[in-house]
Amino acid sequence: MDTLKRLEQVIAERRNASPDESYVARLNAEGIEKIAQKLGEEAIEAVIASLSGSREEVVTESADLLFHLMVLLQARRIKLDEVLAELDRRDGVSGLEEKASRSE
Ligand SMILES: N=c1c2ncn([C@@H]3O[C@H](COP(=O)(O)OP(=O)(O)OP(=O)(O)O)[C@@H](O)[C@H]3O)c2ncn1[C@@H]1O[C@H](COP(=O)(O)O)[C@@H](O)[C@H]1O
Repeated sequence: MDTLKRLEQVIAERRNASPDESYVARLNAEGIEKIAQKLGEEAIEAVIASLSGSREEVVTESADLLFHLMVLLQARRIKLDEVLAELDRRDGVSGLEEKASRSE
């Protein structure tokens, strides 16, 4: 988790850099629609890799996906801690039970 925390910090530092020098700054300059589009593309690439790619491809596409999710969260001013807290809140609640409670 230290890695994601470090990445959150780096993304925060880079978002106002020059778009000519920083991919994070370029994405932010292009706006939330572009960031969301990239996240969607990376998700599809991760899915394709999981179905037909090598183990290494699944790892690299997963890293791209996590990175772009972190850029999106930052653009929406959502802290990683907030997402982690939501996961912690779900700890011990079976996904199947939660789904069943929604359909009651
Ligand atoms: N972890 C990453 C990271 N992972 C992936 N990428 C970039 O994400 C992009 C992924 O785009 P694609 O694979 O779709 O390839 P593409 O064809 O270049 O993209 P498009 O032209 O279609 O937009 C590539 O340019 C990758 O280099 C990343 N860019 C930056 N980081 C981190 O962010 C930090 C700051 O980066 P800069 O803002 O560029 O300084 C870096 O030090 C890293 O720690």
